[in-house]
Amino acid sequence: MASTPAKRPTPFTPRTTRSTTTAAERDLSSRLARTPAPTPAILSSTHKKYKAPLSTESRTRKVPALPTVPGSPSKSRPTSRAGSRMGTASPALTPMFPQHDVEESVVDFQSVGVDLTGDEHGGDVSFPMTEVAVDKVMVSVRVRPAAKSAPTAWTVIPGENTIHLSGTASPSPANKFTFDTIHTTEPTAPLYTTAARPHVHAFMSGYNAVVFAYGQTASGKTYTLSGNDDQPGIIPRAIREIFAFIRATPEREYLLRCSYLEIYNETIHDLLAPGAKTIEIQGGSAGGEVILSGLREEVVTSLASVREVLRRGEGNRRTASTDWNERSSRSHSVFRVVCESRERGDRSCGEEDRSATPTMNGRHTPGFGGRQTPGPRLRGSSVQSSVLSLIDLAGSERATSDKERTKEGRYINTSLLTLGTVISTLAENAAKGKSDHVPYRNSKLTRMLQPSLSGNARISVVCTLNPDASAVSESMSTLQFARRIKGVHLNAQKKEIVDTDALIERYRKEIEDLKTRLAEREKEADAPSVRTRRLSAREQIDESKAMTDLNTRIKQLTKLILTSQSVGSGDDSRPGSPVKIDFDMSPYQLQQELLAARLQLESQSNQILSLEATLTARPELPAMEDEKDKRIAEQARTIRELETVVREYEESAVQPPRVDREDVEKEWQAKLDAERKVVAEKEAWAAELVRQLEKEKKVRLQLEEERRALAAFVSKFDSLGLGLLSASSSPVKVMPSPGGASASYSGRREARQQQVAAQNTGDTSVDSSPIRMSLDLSMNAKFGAHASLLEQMPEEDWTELDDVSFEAEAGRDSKWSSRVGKGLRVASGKFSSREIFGVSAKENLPAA
Ligand SMILES: Nc1ncnc2c1ncn2[C@@H]1O[C@H](COP(=O)(O)OP(=O)(O)OP(=O)(O)O)[C@@H](O)[C@H]1O
Repeated sequence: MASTPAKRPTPFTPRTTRSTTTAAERDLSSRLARTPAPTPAILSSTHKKYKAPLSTESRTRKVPALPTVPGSPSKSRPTSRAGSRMGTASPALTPMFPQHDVEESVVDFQSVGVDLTGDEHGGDVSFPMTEVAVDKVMVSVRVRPAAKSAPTAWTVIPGENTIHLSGTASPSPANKFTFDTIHTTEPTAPLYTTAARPHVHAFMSGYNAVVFAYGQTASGKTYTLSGNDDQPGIIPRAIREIFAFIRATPEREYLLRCSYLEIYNETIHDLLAPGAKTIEIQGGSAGGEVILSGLREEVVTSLASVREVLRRGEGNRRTASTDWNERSSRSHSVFRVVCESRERGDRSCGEEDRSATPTMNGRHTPGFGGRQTPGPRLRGSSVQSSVLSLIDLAGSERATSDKERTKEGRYINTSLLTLGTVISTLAENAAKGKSDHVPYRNSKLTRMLQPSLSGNARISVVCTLNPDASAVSESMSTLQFARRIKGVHLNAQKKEIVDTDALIERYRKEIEDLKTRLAEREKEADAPSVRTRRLSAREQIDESKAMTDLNTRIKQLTKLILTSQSVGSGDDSRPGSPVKIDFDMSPYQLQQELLAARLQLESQSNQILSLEATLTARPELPAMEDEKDKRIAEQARTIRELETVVREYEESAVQPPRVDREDVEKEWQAKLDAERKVVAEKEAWAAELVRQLEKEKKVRLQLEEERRALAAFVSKFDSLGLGLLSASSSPVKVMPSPGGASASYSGRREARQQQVAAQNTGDTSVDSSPIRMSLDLSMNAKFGAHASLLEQMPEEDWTELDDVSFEAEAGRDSKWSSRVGKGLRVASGKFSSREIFGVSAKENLPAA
């Protein structure tokens, strides 16, 4: 495989002259060239190579020699398959650096600023900035060196920045790929210079920037981003660049905050706060910013403090041994730096102030001049805010035999697939001027990158390739991804934020307030009245404590704001307070102790500061005072209302309040009406009952009369010798009296006809009794029964019989009428039932 010769890279020439590094950035590059070399620090005599922060695990694991790099999936699994590396971080007092040379391990701003042996530009900060297209994604390819024995599957043409499959003399355009840069060497410096440095500068100038590594598993992404002892990766180099930038920019002041997170199985974890609840993504749509709620941000003030943050985060990353990589990242990790900066005020004043009033530990506090007036005031310019995201993606991988790894692999592949789809859609939209829906929300990674991918960031992608022939298909798909992402259009804008939203401004303001308070206290203490008065010991202690507290706070806050002077002052390398030292120790041990104590102190102070930062950055509670007033007003109103109610109740203890009375009256009136209605209905029903009873009574009487008449009639018949049952049965021979019975019955018949006629005309005064007299003719109402009934009746009563009406149920015994008729015919020989009773049974039925 062709390898890039170790020479200075030709600066990338943009295809369009329009979209190149901005004038401001070029200007900065030249300013960096003018930056004086920093003054030697406490250990600066040993300017050695930069050592990246490493966790215990990575320190014990020596960087594998290239032949050991798995070129193809190795089937031998290591005995211990690491899960999370949590808990492997060194305790605070455990030396973090190789035992052989402590001084070499101490990296502070001065040492890294001048001795960049491993860098392509040899630590020369004036090295010209590579020009990059600002409206396109910068795409670099890095081919991992092949194992000695294994042939490489790819051919690189360095001058053309082209790569194609080996063995084809003239590859088709589809199989020939051209990018911004192609790297094949082991050192990371050239790659950093071209692929990341311009983006770090853009970030420091106020643009959001993203650098990420993409490629199949074991292709070298972590090597590229984090690196190792010998080859620091993009992240440590970028941090160093940031501090170099601050030192070269005296006209601005900066506040830096770091966070470190990972997306593991589609859940976001805070690597700086392991065990804390998972991070949620908010916002991000419609060009808005993404908010990672709950993510811890730590304020960093020196390289050492950033290293410490990195070390902690690295220690919590999830890595594991896979078939392809002994230490494979099982998550996407994102190291974020937030930079707030603003123009400084009167610099000369600040510098004077600084030189005039050194603090206890030699640090100069800008604007802090003891009893002097506050230091340089800011001109009130706006604050720039930008985010740099350095992302180490997990690598795409084939299925593995391990269940847990397979599950992780599935999540990894799915999110990478979504990233690919998002990139394709964006590229297509840009090429065809379309605005098709981009599925950012399909994965946490794309959702988090939404503002950047949609254009508001300078993006650089390093696509890593495994040169092995067995990995050609994965390499091909990586190159296709790289080609697609080149088509994404960018248009990053600087973000200026309102002063009040900026943490840097809040700190500045607090510093000013504290200084004013301090000055006032000092003035009071100097007042003649106080001086002449003899202060009690208690008062003196309190006063002194208050002053010290104010001073300490001012110093702490001032330390957070970085300027070109504070960054290079070198006081970070000294312990802030005396430590207990055993002088019997060897100088080496003492150095170790000092170093450890210093680190511990720094770590603690960083934690305090970051907690303060988190507290300060916390969104303001909605107008507390207003809220309080509102609540008090509400309570007062409630009390007033209650008082009114109580008063009214007391006043109307006898008579209920008018409103209530009306209500009660209304309610009871309604009840009364309802009751009245019910009573009226019942009365009507009772009246009807009475009426019915009356009728019944009347009918009964009539019936009785009829019965008697009938009995009299029959008796007369009997007395005439025309006995109903048998003439022989009658003991007396009765002779018929002329006109007697017939006259009586014709009269009754007449009366009955009148009654029927009256019923037909609706005259209710005439009987229309609903009372029915049922005769069970089928059972015991045989004709003989009548005979015996009549026989039982005294003959003298018969004359009183008037009329009797019968109702018989024909259905019960259809023969009853014929029987009655027959019986009567038998008895009378000449009377029909109708003639006897005056009316037929049916006619006697009441009107329905
Ligand atoms: N350019 C390079 N030069 C020398 N060694 C390299 C290079 N790239 C990768 N390596 C080595 O290859 C091995 C695998 O690399 P690395 O862990 O960075 O892969 P990765 O892409 O991050 O894998 P994963 O996605 O599984 O995390 C490491 O031992 C690393 O040191």
